[in-house]
Amino acid sequence: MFACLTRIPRSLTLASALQNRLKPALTPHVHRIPHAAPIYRRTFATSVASKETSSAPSHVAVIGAGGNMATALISGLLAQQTPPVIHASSPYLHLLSHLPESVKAHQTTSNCEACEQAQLILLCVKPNIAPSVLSEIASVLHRSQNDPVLVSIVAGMTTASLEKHLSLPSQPGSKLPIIRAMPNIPATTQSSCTVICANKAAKETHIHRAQEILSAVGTVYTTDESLLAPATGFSGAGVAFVFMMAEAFADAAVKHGFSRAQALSMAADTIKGAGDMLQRKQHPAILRNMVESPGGVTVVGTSTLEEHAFRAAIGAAVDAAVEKARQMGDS
Ligand SMILES: O=C(O)[C@@H]1CCC=N1
Repeated sequence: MFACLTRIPRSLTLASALQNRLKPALTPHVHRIPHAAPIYRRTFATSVASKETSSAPSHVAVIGAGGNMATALISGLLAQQTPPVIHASSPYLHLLSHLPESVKAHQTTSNCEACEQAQLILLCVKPNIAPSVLSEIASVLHRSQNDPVLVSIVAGMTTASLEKHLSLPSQPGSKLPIIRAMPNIPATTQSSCTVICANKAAKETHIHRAQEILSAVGTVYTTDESLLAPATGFSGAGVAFVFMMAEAFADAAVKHGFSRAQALSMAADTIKGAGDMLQRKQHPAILRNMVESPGGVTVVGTSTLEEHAFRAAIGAAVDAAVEKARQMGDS
């Protein structure tokens, strides 16, 4: 019987039509960042700060443009109403072959050339090559007339380390504005949870510029640098823990007779549905209690998860990932 189950797109169901009609009434808070009217979650506290004036940079350099996260960021920027001019640099230009002509027109193998006109430089390279790239572009950024801000997504690299590699021996005290960011891979679908912090040289205008650019791929949280390693372990890496849960759901569904394709699709729908409800700021325990009928099915499952220390396992995984992120920052 399961073999004939097909996935009905949400848009075709009566329930979804009703749900969409009800949405405005059910969604008192803005959770997504509309591109036309940027609103950022500025801290981990309750505030949702709005930005008065647009500070979107018109020229953005993307260094290491061939990688997954850089590709996601470029796609998000291009999807904006008024995309910036993107100066994409990579030593391997064939990695940029999928990009639209508007980006290809400004692609380069020279990191310095990419930075020349940029008001914001997105550093999307691997940690092992970041020091040499930073030394390479330092003089261009120091002499730039565009008041550039560097936004680094290099995992584990602290603002102090970024400052050190960007410093010029001739101007030892001169510090450039730097934003350190930890996006996560749902940036690919413009639903990243991105956590950022700024160095002392970064002014509000630089922070706004970074928020503006990073909000193209999801929600941006601004915090202290002390929380960047936890963010790396929790949201940067944590999304992989959710993918692992999806695998486990799908394996279990296959065991009970679903095809692999159905099982994976249903796992994705289940996790997305849970995420959508959580986005309405309802507490997860309340949502769980809504599903747990007295003497019913769900409570047997959730109590089995407790017996298998599900929550402790998630906590331990996050702790281990945070510890590793801290070690990477120290190295
Ligand atoms: O696993 C890693 O090292 C990076 C950090 C966060 C996501 N990926």
